[in-house]
Amino acid sequence: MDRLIVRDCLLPQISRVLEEERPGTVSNQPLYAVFRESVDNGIFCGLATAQDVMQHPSWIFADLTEHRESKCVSLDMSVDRALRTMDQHDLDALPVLEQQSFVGVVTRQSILNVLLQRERTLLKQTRILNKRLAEEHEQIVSWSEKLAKLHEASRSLLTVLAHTSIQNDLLQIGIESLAELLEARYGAIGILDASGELNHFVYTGINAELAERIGQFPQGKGLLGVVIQNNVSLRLDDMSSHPQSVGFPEHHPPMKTLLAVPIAYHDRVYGRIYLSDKENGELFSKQDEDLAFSFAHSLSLVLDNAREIEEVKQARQSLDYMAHFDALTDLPNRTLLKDRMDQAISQAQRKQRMVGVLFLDLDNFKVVNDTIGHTCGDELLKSVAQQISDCLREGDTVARLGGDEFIVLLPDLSDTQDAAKVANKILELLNSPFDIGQHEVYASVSIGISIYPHNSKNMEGLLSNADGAMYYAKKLGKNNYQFFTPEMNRSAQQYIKLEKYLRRALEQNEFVLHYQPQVDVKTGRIIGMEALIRWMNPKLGLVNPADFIPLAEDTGLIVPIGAWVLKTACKQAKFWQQNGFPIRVAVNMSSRQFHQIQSQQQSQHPLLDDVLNALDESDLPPELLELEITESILMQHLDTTMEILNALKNIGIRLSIDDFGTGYSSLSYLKRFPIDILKIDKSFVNDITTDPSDKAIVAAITVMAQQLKLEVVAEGVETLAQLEFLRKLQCNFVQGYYFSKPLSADDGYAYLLAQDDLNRMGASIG
Ligand SMILES: Nc1nc2c(ncn2[C@@H]2O[C@@H]3COP(=O)(O)O[C@H]4[C@@H](O)[C@H](n5cnc6c(=O)[nH]c(N)nc65)O[C@@H]4COP(=O)(O)O[C@H]3[C@H]2O)c(=O)[nH]1
Repeated sequence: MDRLIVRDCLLPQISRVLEEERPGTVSNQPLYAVFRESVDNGIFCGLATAQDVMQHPSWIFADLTEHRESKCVSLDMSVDRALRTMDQHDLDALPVLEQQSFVGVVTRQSILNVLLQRERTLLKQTRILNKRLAEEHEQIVSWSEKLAKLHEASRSLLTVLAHTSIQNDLLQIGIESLAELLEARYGAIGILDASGELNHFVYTGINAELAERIGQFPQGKGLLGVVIQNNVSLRLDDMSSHPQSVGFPEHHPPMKTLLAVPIAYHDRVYGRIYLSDKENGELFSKQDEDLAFSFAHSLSLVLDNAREIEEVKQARQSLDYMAHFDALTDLPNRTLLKDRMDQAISQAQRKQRMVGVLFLDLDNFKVVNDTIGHTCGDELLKSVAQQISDCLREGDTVARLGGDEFIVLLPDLSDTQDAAKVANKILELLNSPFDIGQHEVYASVSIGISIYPHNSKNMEGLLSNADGAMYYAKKLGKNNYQFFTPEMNRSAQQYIKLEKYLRRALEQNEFVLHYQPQVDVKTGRIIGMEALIRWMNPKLGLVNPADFIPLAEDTGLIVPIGAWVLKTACKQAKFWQQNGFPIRVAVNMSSRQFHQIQSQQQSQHPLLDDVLNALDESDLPPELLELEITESILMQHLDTTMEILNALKNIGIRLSIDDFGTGYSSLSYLKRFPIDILKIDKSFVNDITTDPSDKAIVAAITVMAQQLKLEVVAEGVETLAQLEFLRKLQCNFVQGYYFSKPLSADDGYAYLLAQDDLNRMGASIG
């Protein structure tokens, strides 16, 4: 409150008199302001009191004012000072002057009156304030009670944090508390599942029967859909007027006001809460909305926590799954197989029974992978896994060890022949082709069988023996099954050893090329040499190509080996050329070289890369290089093969078909592919002089080749008679022991020199 000054306490009325007047003539007033000349704007002379008048009734006012001490105060003087002045001079009133002019009078009484007035006002205000305070206190108490209840409800929700799933009864307590707190007639909590459907729905204010009739809330429609989809709260005073007030099922009690809040954590909406119609008919307030929102927030924490726990649980489950199952085929892996095998063995031991272990390996999986790609390869493995699983009995296990290796575990066998029956069933099953993408793929298997307790008493032994038997089955031409025998073990061990050594052979420089001359039948001159690989291993000795080429093809090692052969053969041919023998070198190609996958970084097929590198490095003219391909290479992946062959042809390389007549011999490809030479297989040449059908075949091939303007090389010529016969047929070139066995590079060169001498001396070839 402002400081009190004299201006605030002026006496409302004061009698103004002239100095010459006599008090008796004026009305009886407590105080007179005395002026000279005029009462309005005359000179102020002083104050006269009723007491003065009483004491000196016959005096004029001039006498009275002169007689009195004259003290005055200003308008801005504080009342304290004015009162002090009055005290000092023993006065009850003081004139108030402003710039010498009289403006009024202040008295003890007038000051007191103002003070009293002020106090009254203050009191009144204090009373009002007190009343307000009391009301606010009451409200604070009620709000803190509400908050306490809300916290109680939230707390009960938060207790579920330790649980993995939301429990309906907790949600029920939640919605009941919230509806009670906000005095809402109806309330419901709806929680969505992962697919967005309401899977928890608790309600209050409606009975179970009605709830049943209400049934599911259609998702995404109407007001509640808006709350969920837009993650916003809604507070409506009259739902019916809202354009989106559809979405409540038809049996839902009519509702007027609505408060709906999303249950959301960050941007993830878990569901929504709605409350409707306050009991007292009031509208939902902002505070109600805040409370509901705070409750929904607590609930969202619970739900978010539950989601996280669920995710961790699933991750754990999938880790567990990954530890025991193969991710590609969903079959048990080695770890789980071990468990099952241990169980089967101990049971068989107790019951005096047998356990069968079938080791399966797909026959040409690597080729499939290389030719139609890894994705199709994976598809094939999945289909094979499925087929094998489908044909087994319930207690049997099929597991994938990795790659294209599967194990079938047959516990509780009473007869070893039962294992053979299963193996037969699998072989038959895999006889039909699989549709993989746009390809029809055949996936035969080789199966090795070992039996507990005959072949081993533990898992490692049984697996290793079944593996050995499987190798044996492969050796016997694949697509069959073999029971383990100790001899097999030895041959399997040898195969494994061979593979181990073969992997190191290139870097250890263990390969050499031998060369077998090819002779022009007419002139007797050497027109080329076929490069034939030899492997000299310090431990194994000389290994024949027939013994390691199939293994190199199976393992894919043929690709780097083939690249080495190309380089070495080209260098050798360059040497011959530089030394006066511009003859061709013929190099055998494997299908794996043709069916390598071209990576995105490679601008051309890897085989073309290898060939061009070999030519570049050796500086050999392309026409002195001949590539021998088999009929089977031509038959697979026609488009890619055709592309590669055309590219090779464009470079100027000569192309021949090896072992002609032994394969599919589809004559149409002879026209379609850019072939230069046919090599008649030595099996036909062998009996050409004695076997009329071989004779006819070789004759037919030669005539056909002549028609197609292809050159013919007959392989495996061992005798003069064979040579003569071929000469008559006008076969162009011959190759065989009759002229020479494959020779080392040095011997080959010596042979060239010797033949050259002979030719110069005019000797003929036979
Ligand atoms: N009985 C008899 N045999 C004869 C006669 N003349 C030649 N031979 C043999 O017949 C095989 C001819 O090679 P191929 O049909 O291409 O058959 C080859 C070829 O398919 C493969 N091979 C050899 N070297 C390579 C190579 O560098 N790469 C590839 N991919 N395969 C190769 O190994 C197979 C066997 O090669 P080799 O053991 O060197 O056996 C050679 C050769 O020594 C004969 O008058 N009588």
